[in-house]
Amino acid sequence: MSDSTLPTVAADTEAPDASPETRAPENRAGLTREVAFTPWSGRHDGDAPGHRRWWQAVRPFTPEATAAAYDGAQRPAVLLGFASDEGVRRNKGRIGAAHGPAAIRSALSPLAFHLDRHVFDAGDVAVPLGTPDGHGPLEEGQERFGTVLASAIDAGALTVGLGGGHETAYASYLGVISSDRAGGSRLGVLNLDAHFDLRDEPRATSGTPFLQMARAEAAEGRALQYAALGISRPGNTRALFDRADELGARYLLDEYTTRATAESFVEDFLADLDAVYLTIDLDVLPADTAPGVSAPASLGVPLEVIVAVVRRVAASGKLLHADIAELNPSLDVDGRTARVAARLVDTILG
Ligand SMILES: N=CN[C@@H](CCC(=O)O)C(=O)O
Ligand SMILES: [Mn+2]
Ligand SMILES: [Mn+2]
Repeated sequence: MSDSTLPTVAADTEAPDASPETRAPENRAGLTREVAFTPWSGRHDGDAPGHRRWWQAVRPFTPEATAAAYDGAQRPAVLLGFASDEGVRRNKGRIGAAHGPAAIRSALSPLAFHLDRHVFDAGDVAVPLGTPDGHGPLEEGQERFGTVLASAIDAGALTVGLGGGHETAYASYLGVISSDRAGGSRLGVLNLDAHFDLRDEPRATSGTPFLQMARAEAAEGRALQYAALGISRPGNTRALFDRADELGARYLLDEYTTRATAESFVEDFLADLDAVYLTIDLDVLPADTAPGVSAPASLGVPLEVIVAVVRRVAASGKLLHADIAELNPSLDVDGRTARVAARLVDTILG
């Protein structure tokens, strides 16, 4: 596998056209089926370090290469895609987020590379759409994502998940909670989102991940430390606000989210934690900033505020993992939302 080719991993079936030429030489990340490669490419100004762009910096993930790249100061970064629409489909949303990871990589590829950490790409865990009556291998895909993610975290990486609908968040949680680094630490989940995503449904959807986490934590005798920033009052029913209150969730409404209130909210939340998992649902942003999502915001939190929050979390030294969810390229306008997602990945790692 060359430095500019990366695997995509299907969670269910062998791709019929997976010829030997399109396979990686081995499955070093515990993944079972590699069916295609996503090339990183972009403008080429030269090979000197001063010309470097993301596409020239990213290398394929292996736990060994990632661990070797950790110099004890800056954790290497590992990107892992969750190519899933199934949660959005089950939640009656507009599907297309399965193409989010590829669109984020395309938007990242030409960006100038200013990071002082190594970056690896672990490819995608892909979840095909289920049948109309709701059957599909989403849960298997979430577990598979969690397994790869935990291996990257335990190799010393700062990991970034590329969604996928917001069912990506439960996949992220599975990886975070099973990593050695999460063990014994006071972990919090910070969700930048117009929605609580605390729906009570018989199966996982893009609207259920934080209730799933709360129940998983309760089964272990813990209370989920959950904070949501950018919540839209008309975007969440009274029942969802009540559930947030029952769970002791902290939240800041979009209409009160300024840079000052957001930074203070985040500082207060981080103060009692050792580690934080940050998840960004792009529908927290105004619809003109992020049109390419299933449920665009009527108000939204300005991008400058979201960037300030991300910087604050990254600078805390407590960031264990982050993900960006709900990019739907088929609804995007001129790649605007993908560019914002790429900018946020760059900010998380910068
Ligand atoms: N991922 C969550 N999505 C929202 C969708 C809201 C809507 O479609 O209006 C939710 O379930 O609350
Ligand atoms: Mn949302
Ligand atoms: Mn969400």
